[in-house]
Amino acid sequence: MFDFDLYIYPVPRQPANDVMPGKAYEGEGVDRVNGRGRERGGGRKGAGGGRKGEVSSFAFKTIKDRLPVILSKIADTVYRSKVKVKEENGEDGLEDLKAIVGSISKLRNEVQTNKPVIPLVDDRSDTPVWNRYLTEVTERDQAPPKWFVSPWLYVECYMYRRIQEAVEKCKLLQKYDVFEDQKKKALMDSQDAVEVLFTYLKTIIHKVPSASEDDITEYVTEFIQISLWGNKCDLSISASQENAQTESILDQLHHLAPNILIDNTQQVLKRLREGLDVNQDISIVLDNAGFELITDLCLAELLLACGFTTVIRFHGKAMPWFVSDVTMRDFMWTLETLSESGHEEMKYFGNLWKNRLTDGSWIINCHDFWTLPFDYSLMKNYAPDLHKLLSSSLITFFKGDLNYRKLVGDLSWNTTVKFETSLRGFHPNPVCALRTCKADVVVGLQEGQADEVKVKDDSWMVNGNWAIISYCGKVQPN
Ligand SMILES: O=P(O)(O)OC[C@@]1(O)O[C@H](CO)[C@@H](O)[C@@H]1O
Ligand SMILES: [Mn+2]
Repeated sequence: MFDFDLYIYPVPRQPANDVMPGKAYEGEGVDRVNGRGRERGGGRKGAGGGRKGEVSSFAFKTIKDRLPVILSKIADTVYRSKVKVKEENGEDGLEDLKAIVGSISKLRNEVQTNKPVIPLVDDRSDTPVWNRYLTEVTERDQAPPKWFVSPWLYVECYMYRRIQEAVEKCKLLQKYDVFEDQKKKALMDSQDAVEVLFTYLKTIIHKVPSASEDDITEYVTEFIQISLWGNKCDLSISASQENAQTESILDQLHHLAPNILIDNTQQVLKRLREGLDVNQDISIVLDNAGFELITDLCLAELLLACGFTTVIRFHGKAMPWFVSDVTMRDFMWTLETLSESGHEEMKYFGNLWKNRLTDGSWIINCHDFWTLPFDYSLMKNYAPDLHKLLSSSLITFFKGDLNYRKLVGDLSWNTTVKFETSLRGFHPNPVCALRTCKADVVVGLQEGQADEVKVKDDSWMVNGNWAIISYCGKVQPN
């Protein structure tokens, strides 16, 4: 089966998504890129199976191009907020702001010159975990990790944690969210699409009590797809460029349907129907704020209306993460903004959902584990409490690309490996990944499917235009 000893560390010894050796980073030999050191679950073949150069070049591009752009944008945004910060926090606030800009510029330089990863120096409760891990890998590899030679998942997560470090070190601005304005704008720019969606949701919710089983299947299928495609709207893939939903998602569903490469909706529905006889919550591990969050809230509302559960447990991030990921503050701000809207349906759902938080039919948790660099096969070790929570959920939906990478360990799987295999023992209870493809790893495809889709769209693995609904019903005793 698997070499479990490879998973003592969150990243395998031979990194699966390694970026590239230092030499290639200098600009030479991109064809030497071969980060998929260890093939998992079969040989390398097929368009998606880790073709030389292709796989790592996306990681390489991310580190080389997207991350520095994201960092520059932060420095720019922070700098532009100086008047407001001075008004609200005086000279000390301004000093904090300057310190953040300085830290971000330093970090950008470290990334671009492939410097070693350094320990964190702030007082956040997760700092010892990050630093212990850094010590372990440094001892193991007899050298510290570096931006262009170490596993992509780790260094990318580390970058967001370093951004947080810059904020944590402030005297006054410790709650500052460098991505806040972008996230707020993403929702504001999607308002037309939100209004259309809410109007539709309200109609469906009214129909549910008298709906047949087939009708319910149709509604749930539709809202799963809405939540799925909501994942196209993230601000990290676009390197912080605006990426709002400006058209009605309902009009797009039909034409997007053929781009769902794996569709396990029937199995998901079967599991959801088991919820009619038991009383278990449903977990949704959120991804991005803005339009995607709206689609997730709509799915949650429908699941409640159908009676599959009486409690939806949302999981958000405990700090700003991958530009647009939902924090507690984003979640609350979204509900507040909806409830204050002049649009009837937005107001209606905003108020309804604020009440849901009060009456306990919605719960939001922001566990620190989600912002550690560890893949989910390690959840039981690093966050047994969270694992236990998911074990009590009827099903857990994992939204988005980063969650998917963490589910499958960001390893170099052959595209035809079973989803269950790629989870490597992570079976708190049934899980379902709703993900548009934005990184070069995918499992669960049919033989030859990757080649077929590559003919249609050369960048199918990373452009967010293709998607999967992958379910695993396996459960392991705690
Ligand atoms: O998790 P999300 O929001 O769907 O996507 C996050 C993302 O844009 O960030 C990573 C690269 O920076 C990619 O793996 C992925 O496309
Ligand atoms: Mn995200």
